Amino acid sequence: MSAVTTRPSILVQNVRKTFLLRRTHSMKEAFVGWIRRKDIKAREFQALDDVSFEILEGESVALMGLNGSGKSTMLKLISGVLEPDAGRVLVRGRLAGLIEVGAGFHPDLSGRENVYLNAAILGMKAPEIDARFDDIVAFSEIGEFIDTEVKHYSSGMFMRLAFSVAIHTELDVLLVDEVLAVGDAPFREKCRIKIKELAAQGKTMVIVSHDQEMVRELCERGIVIRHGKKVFEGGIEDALVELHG
Ligand SMILES: Nc1ncnc2c1ncn2[C@@H]1O[C@H](COP(=O)(O)OP(=O)(O)OP(=O)(O)O)[C@@H](O)[C@H]1O
Repeated sequence: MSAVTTRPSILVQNVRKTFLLRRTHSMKEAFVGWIRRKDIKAREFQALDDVSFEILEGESVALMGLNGSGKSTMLKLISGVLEPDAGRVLVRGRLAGLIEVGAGFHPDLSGRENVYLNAAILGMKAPEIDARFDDIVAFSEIGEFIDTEVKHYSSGMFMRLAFSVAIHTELDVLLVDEVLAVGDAPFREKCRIKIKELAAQGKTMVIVSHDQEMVRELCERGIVIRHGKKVFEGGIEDALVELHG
């Protein structure tokens, strides 16, 4: 285990997140609703319901749950992509998210321009990016395509470059969401090794993955979410039992 301090790195307190589920209506339905003065309201869906937990600096924790349980929503709240409706989320240090990898990439810019743009968004200064540029490109294996507009990249190439930028930034907290499901087997293996390296360096990690072997290898603890509620928090083996129980 690599935790060297007991300072919390991520604090999640009584977090709630509600989404509005909009129904789609035909013109006829909308018209009939209007005639009958019936209000066609969007239904509310509670994606996260009063969730609290703490992750210490240097810990690797798996967020576990079946499809639709709220894992990705939780990661988006930690990363700040989404705001909670109630409760709060606090993160200490610099955070990089391997979630929605490549979301900041611009299709009309080249790979090189996107590296600079995204590394800057992730908080790096130009000289820092210069110093790491070759490593970023080497890890991504993009080679001579680095000066091609990314709209011409295959989805795998796109993902590799975005992943490479994210893991080469100065980070304290890394959020990983199923990213390793994308990409071919050799690249996935390289990413797995890199993530292990970052964990060994004492980075805090929150990992969402349906890959049990990876979760076992990388995480010492698991938090199980069911229908938006935290139902278990504890050792990874017990969490896996809880998940399938
Ligand atoms: N923007 C949104 N608007 C409406 N509903 C949403 C939105 N985002 C997520 N949801 C709903 O919230 C629930 C939780 O979604 P989330 O993506 O967090 O689940 P998950 O546990 O990551 O699932 P999976 O394992 O399938 O990736 C789902 O029912 C989903 O449909």
